[in-house]
Amino acid sequence: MAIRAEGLTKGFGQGETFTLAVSDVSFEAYRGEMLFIVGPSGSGKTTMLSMVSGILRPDSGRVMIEGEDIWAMGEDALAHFRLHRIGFVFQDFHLFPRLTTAENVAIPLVIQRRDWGEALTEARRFLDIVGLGHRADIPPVKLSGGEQQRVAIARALIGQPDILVLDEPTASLDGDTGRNIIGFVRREVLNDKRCILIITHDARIFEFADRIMTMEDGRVTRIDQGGMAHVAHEGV
Ligand SMILES: Nc1ncnc2c1ncn2[C@@H]1O[C@H](COP(=O)(O)OP(=O)(O)OP(=O)(O)O)[C@@H](O)[C@H]1O
Repeated sequence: MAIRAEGLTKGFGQGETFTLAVSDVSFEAYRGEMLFIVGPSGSGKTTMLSMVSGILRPDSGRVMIEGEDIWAMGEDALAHFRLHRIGFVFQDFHLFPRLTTAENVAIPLVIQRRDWGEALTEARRFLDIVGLGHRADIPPVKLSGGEQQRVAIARALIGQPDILVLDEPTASLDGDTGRNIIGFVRREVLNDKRCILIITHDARIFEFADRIMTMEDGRVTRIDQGGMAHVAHEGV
């Protein structure tokens, strides 16, 4: 098992403005799995995954990653966890327009204080993996939406994280491009050591899920088998 969330709870604000964003959420996610998190806007999906990813401290509950409670770690260990164990892909890509595509992909290695030349070589290797090696030297603004999403995926993968979180990865893409991207992630990025969590509203990509977890009003209301549920997983 990759992740076990236990009783995660998080509220924002005080008094009349208090919102209980996530309320007593527990679930498990496995290596080799693509778990989709769906539900209406405001149901707590992003808040819940921020707690799982070591970004947002829960008010109560635990996040066990490979048996280790990430919120019991010191700041340095938690920063190391975020840098080395988790990769993020955001809805609107978050690419830097003044950097080249390769430089964008190299950023996590630069933060890890790796040599710049070495980081760029590695970035080109990951751009090749997402089929964009020939775009390495141009700024990402010259790329299509689908290509920019691939760059964001390459950047999330360059640290070789075992957990990958994608927040609405197809929201800015047309239907075919979105399906192609998630199909690519399923084929080329998922492996039996890696766990991929995807927040999405996009029913056109549900066929790529192993399981689909629904949140409503801060709670998990159901977990369904997705289109790839027949695939066997380690530890299930
Ligand atoms: N930083 C914050 N401060 C105050 N309230 C917040 C904050 N972040 C989230 N919330 C509130 O918590 C609730 C859950 O928000 P969250 O973004 O987790 O939902 P979501 O399911 O990811 O929504 P969406 O699909 O629109 O992204 C909402 O009512 C939201 O307004």
